[in-house]
Amino acid sequence: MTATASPLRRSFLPQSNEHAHANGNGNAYSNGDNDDHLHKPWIVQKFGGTSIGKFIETITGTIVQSYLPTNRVVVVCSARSSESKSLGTTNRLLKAAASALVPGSIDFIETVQDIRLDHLNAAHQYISDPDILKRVQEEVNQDCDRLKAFLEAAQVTQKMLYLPRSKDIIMAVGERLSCRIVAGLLEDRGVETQFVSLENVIDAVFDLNCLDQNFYDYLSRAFAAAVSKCGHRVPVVTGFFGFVPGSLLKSIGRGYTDLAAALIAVGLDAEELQVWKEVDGIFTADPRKVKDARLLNIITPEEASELTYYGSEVIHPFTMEQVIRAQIPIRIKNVMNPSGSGTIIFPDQPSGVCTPNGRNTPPPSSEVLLKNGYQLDLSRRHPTAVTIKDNVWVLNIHSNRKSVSHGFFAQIFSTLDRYGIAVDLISTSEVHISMALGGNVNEAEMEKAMESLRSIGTVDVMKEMAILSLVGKQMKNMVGISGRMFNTLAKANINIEMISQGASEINISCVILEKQAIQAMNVIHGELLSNVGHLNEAHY
Ligand SMILES: Nc1ncnc2c1ncn2[C@@H]1O[C@H](COP(=O)(O)OP(=O)(O)OP(=O)(O)O)[C@@H](O)[C@H]1O
Ligand SMILES: N[C@@H](CC(=O)O)C(=O)O
Repeated sequence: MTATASPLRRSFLPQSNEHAHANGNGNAYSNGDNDDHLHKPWIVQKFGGTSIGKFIETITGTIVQSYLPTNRVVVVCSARSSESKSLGTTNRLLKAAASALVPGSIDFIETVQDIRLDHLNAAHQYISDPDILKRVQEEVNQDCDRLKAFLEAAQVTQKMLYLPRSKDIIMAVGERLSCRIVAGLLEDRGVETQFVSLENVIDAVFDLNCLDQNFYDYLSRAFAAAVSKCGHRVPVVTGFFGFVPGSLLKSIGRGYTDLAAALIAVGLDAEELQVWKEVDGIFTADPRKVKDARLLNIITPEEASELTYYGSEVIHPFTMEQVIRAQIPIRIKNVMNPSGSGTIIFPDQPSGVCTPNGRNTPPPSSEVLLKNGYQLDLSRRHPTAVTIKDNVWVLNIHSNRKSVSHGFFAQIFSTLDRYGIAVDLISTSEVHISMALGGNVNEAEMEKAMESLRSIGTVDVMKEMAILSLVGKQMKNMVGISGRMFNTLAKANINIEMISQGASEINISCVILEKQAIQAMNVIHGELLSNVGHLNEAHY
């Protein structure tokens, strides 16, 4: 594995070491000569829950350690999932919160016990030093005892559980426990670490109604300050951070650890943000569904954002903007293949402008660009990837013509807003509107919204639909791409329910039946992405 050093040098002086962990043998392992170490550039590594569940030995034994000779490393952990995300700790914690809402239910006690045993067993399985193991087990027991007491108290008061902040308190335990195990295992392997919780890092008096850039800037400074206190120790940081106005779950949503890592990278002006997954990087299509999908070595932040919003959620959508505006490259890497180069997300427009911290990331070399399907002017003369988002509903509303068009749209959107319903795609005429509502529509809220919308027109809904999106930053410079896309679907007998192409032309999307989505993705990939050599040249 390679780790490159940056010419940039920053210093964050060590302060208190409250939660610092020394090597269990009493021989504090030094992460290199302390003074030298403090001048190395930062790398922020984020590990997802299933990676921590299944590959903790590779993470702590190989991945983190291989960067220590050249970098200061920050390890950011999501909650552990021993099998799949659906059975992971965060989901179980949310289940416990729901169970505590039911008066008299004791299911949550069993769930907390399962979570406790899962982490105690992991510690026992991987940590060999008896002192480190004992300490980690105590920490796990303490966190689980507190959680149980909180849920019991909340069940009595009930009201407390409805507070968004209570769910956050419960959910935060997942990242705490995960960090305990990762820090313990790193210590066991001779790396000095420090557990850093971001749970209370946001000043309680910070009063904001919306999460704007000022708030994110504040967060990156606060996170960097918390991490900098670790000195030469490797900070093992909870991906959970709080308390966010409106609650982390509501305002940021699941997958918040990516954003925590991104903000830490910004605050530290890191050399690179690494997001470690169980895939080699971002592919031209979901590699589980399209066997010819190719790894994209380079992708622009705009393309990565579109893919993320429309089904290929390799990275949390809020992450990109924060890191890229600070000109920090994001690399997606595979825990099962640490020496692979992964996918690098970088802006294709060299800004020529230095950021306040002095960075002006140069574009990759022409050799790298050509190898990755780019021209020397950083354009790519074919679409970049295809993605599907399933579990989509289509909502059609036909005006009863009692209001003029602008009032018609205003009423629709204020109704959807009232019921918290997000719209992914939209297609309109003067009196008709079709909207694709992406994933996880709340059926009860939808019923209420439809009831209200019936006062302005006829309403019908189609379920089990999917959005198919062809993404490529340079598609706007190509003639005939949408024609080929829809022709290909027609030839495969795939009916199109709705079409949308944004003004940026980075994404051409259509809505089709969910049961045809994988077939559709495969035929589009075969025609427009498999053999890019045969595609027509762009017309400028
Ligand atoms: N274009 C794409 N490129 C790569 N992966 C994709 C793409 N579209 C969808 N995926 C899917 O995204 C998933 C990303 O990998 P992984 O399983 O590590 O993430 P995850 O489920 O988000 O877990 P975690 O939060 O633990 O990182 C893979 O399962 C992959 O099949
Ligand atoms: N553990 C949280 C956060 C994360 O994975 O980033 C989740 O499952 O959503």
